[in-house]
Amino acid sequence: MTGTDGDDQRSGGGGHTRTDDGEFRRDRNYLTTRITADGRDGYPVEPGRYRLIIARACPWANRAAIVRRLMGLEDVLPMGIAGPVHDERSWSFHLDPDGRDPVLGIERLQEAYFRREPGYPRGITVPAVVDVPTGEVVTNDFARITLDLGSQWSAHQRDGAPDLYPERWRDEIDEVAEEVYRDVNNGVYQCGFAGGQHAYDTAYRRLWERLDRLEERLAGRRYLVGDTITEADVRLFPTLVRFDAVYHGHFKCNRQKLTELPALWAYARDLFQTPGFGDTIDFDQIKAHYYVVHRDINPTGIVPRGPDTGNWLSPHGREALGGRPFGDGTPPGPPPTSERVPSPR
Ligand SMILES: N[C@@H](CCC(=O)N[C@@H](CS)C(=O)NCC(=O)O)C(=O)O
Repeated sequence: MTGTDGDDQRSGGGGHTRTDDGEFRRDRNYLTTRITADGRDGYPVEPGRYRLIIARACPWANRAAIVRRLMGLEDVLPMGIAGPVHDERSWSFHLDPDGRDPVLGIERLQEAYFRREPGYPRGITVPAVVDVPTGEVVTNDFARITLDLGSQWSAHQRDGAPDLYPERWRDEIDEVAEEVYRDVNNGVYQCGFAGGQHAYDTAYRRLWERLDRLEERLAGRRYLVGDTITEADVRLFPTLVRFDAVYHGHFKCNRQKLTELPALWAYARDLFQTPGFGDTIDFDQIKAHYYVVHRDINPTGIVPRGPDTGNWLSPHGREALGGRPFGDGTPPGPPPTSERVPSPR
């Protein structure tokens, strides 16, 4: 298999593989250069110098888009949005005028990877942060990108930006985030791209054991760790929000729908309705990506019309659990007009 999110055979250059018994193995090798306040890797934090490239479809990129919103970095770190559909060379800017990113002037994200490393052999993945003056990708390390937006960029964050990685909760956040990564974020891909019954059964069992535990954990508390939104919630939400639209059917994660898990469904709605989360979600782009690009598991490329998504805006009742979403901070204002997403329907 090629293609870095386990995508189709056409997505070229991706580093994911399957083991002999059909288990999906994600390539976790990244461009790990960091953009830091002290510029130790040669890339100092600087307003307007970098461009965050995402795709609305991608859950890994979604995390970076959420944290950028929560931190109020929209003007400081502008964002380019690749369209939902790939060709064999992965992401392209097919939604932009002339099919080019208006700042980088490129048609494909691959060009920025090749500027960094000619013939870059691994997946052309989002999220990616590009250095605008050189046009090179600096990093595609999704977990490090969000942590650095929350810490290294502090001089440019909005007033009232929350602390998503509070010192006293770090061990617990790391532990929960690792379990969520293994069993849920990546677990759904392991179900969807399993190459054999046993590999699928194993991934499915692990996914549902973890979701059952998360359901219990969230029945009595508003957020995963502490009483505020943290990095752990930012990790879980993008998978939950895609669950019924994509993972339940397309990836065969179908013991139940998210809407049938009372605590997780209310928790996901609570976050969806929190500024910075739901306003990054475009259900049509999400569905267009998975169902069209993954021809190996959906050969017709037909995109399902459902499910209805208007219910994401229904009352969730989670305020009764207490919690202070932004801690001592405040919610972000609305997104810039150019980044507005359609309302769920
Ligand atoms: N590679 C990162 C996550 C980024 C990722 O896989 N993104 C997918 C989209 S959801 C991608 O860009 N795939 C491009 C491709 O397969 O060509 C990881 O495995 O932790």
